[in-house]
Amino acid sequence: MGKKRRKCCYAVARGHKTGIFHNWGQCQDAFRGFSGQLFKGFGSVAEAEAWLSANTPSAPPSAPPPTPAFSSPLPTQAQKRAYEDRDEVDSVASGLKVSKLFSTSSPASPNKTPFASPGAADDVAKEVPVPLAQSVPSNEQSVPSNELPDVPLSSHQQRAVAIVDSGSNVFLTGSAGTGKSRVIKAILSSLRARKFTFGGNRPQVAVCASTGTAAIQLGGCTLHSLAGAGVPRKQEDFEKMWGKRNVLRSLRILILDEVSMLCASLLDKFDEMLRKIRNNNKCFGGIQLVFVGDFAQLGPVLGKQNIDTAFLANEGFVERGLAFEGTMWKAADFQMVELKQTFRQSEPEFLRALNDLRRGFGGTKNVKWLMKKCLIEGDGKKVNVPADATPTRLYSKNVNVDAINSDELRKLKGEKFQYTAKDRAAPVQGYKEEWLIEELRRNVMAPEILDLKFGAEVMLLKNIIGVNGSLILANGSRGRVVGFSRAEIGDKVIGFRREDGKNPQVLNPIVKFYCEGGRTRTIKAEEFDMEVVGKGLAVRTQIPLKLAWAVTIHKSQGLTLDLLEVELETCFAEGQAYTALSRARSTEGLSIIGHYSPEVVKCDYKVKQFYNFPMEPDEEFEEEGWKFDRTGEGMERTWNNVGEDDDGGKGKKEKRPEGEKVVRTVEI
Ligand SMILES: Nc1ncnc2c1ncn2[C@@H]1O[C@H](COP(=O)(O)OP(=O)(O)OP(=O)(O)O)[C@@H](O)[C@H]1O
Repeated sequence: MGKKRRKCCYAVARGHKTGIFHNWGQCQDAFRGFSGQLFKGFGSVAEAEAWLSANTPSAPPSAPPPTPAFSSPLPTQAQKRAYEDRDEVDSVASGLKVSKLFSTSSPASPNKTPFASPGAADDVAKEVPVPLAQSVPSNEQSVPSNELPDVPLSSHQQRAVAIVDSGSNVFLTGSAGTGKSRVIKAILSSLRARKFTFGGNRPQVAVCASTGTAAIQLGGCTLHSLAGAGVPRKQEDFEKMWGKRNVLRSLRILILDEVSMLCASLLDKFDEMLRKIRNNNKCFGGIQLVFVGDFAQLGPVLGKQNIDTAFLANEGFVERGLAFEGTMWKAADFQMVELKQTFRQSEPEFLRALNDLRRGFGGTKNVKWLMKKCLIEGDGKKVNVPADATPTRLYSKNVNVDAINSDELRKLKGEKFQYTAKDRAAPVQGYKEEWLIEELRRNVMAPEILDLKFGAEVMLLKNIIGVNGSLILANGSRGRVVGFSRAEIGDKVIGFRREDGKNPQVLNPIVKFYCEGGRTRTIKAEEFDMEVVGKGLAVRTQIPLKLAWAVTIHKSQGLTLDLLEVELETCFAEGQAYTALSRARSTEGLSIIGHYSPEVVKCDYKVKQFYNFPMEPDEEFEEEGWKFDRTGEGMERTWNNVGEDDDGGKGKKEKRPEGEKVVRTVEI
């Protein structure tokens, strides 16, 4: 990259604050954590003003009150994500009602529409491939979709709703497929019937989830977005919550799904801030809390543990601990409501195997039964899977996902369009631009080179927000390329190449998403920024898509799938194997590919303690070389409020952590 002219000011056209800033730190505070941020550095104020007026919408969204100036240094590497595919927390608001993002059917061939979408505005391609088409608006207004009739609640689920209606703080839990999400919908209906207000400037109820994908299924937003603190990297970042004080003060009920994916330190900080903002010293400032999730599924993606002390001394914010390990959880005095009946699966043997897997037992007779039924070694295919059906493939690692996707793309006929990312960096003095860009390459989710063809299966890498602030499509949404349209003036510039090398004009992909309604959109280049402590800011501009014939298990949490292939061999995280296998409705539609070893099944010993799971399976489990591995042994996760077991966490004794309140549990 060439040498840049010295910058005298920075303009922010889209951010928490907009305008011209004469200092890079202020500029960063104005856009950091803001979805769709737009900023640029200039050599003169006149240039900045001209650019700003050209890039400021005529009716800009109202900006929150000014945020305080920050003095602490930026976070270290410790803040970088442990998983490459972590959901980006984005700016969203409640209001849109959309059902599951993945269908319960599997994608079929490119020319078929794999997901039924009655009445969908499929204005680009129906049955016939359309290589080039009119651009489909990328800033469309969000419209609430028709709510599908929901399955009736079981008596136990109805009781769960009644407990929430009684006003207690509730932790709604239960194994995968027990209908937790279904109960949330019923709670929302009950609150609507009781005339609670949702949305607007002074909502009484907020519906949130830990990830954008989970949030969109509930028509809500991420907790980060509700709080207004972006993705906090410093303690001071939480001060930004004051900008949302009106909303946060008006809340009476907070419903939070997939709480297992949020860490204790984050919830504790939110608690601290909410008490101040609401001037109420009760937990979360007295808001009634309805937390939902299953800690035996995937947990939070925590910051790396080798946090340097200098960073800590400078008050960097570090993600640590499972949600129930924090002080906030104890203060909330949750009534734990545990759903026991599983609806997703009905085969008793499969349910027994899932039950063992949830507890971290990968070597039981029940699991062996499952492996005998579903394990496919080598490249085999299950006999009962139709030849033209394409199962959703789940892998634990991005490297496997990428290899499969490249292979599938190669098999597709038709011309290849190649998008090359544009990377740029603003290093601090003394640090080189190319070093920063190298760090960006290693960490950013958007691929440097994105190859697409008509019919390619893709996943969205950014949340798409409607002009009224509602979440239209979430990071993680799946879809298929149904055409390409010419880029328009004002689109961000990236490299583009056609396979035949002919017309160099940039073509943006048009994607039909599988969410209910079959939403079709032109996807344009977006910016992915990465801040590195003490080194500066690097930005990649790229089409926010990734090939998705195969997806990571992390992205599959919360889904129900009829036809899937799972690779367990490389599972590494607690709850990962269980999360993957429990997506399947039946063993008929489930293929487990590659090798299986019981050691890949893990359950954090703290989770075992939390749920009072047995530390070892009840039955005789070792046979024919199947070796049981006591999972959780030697786990590194520690949290200062939690004491270790007498045996150093090896799980022989079931002692509750020191000082922890025993939750009141209702098994229904
Ligand atoms: N009362 C019910 N009767 C019949 N089916 C139900 C009932 N409740 C839920 N289901 C079905 O069970 C499946 C799983 O439900 P849901 O996604 O709500 O479970 P969950 O507990 O949130 O699962 P996960 O923990 O995996 O996210 C869905 O297909 C849902 O429609």
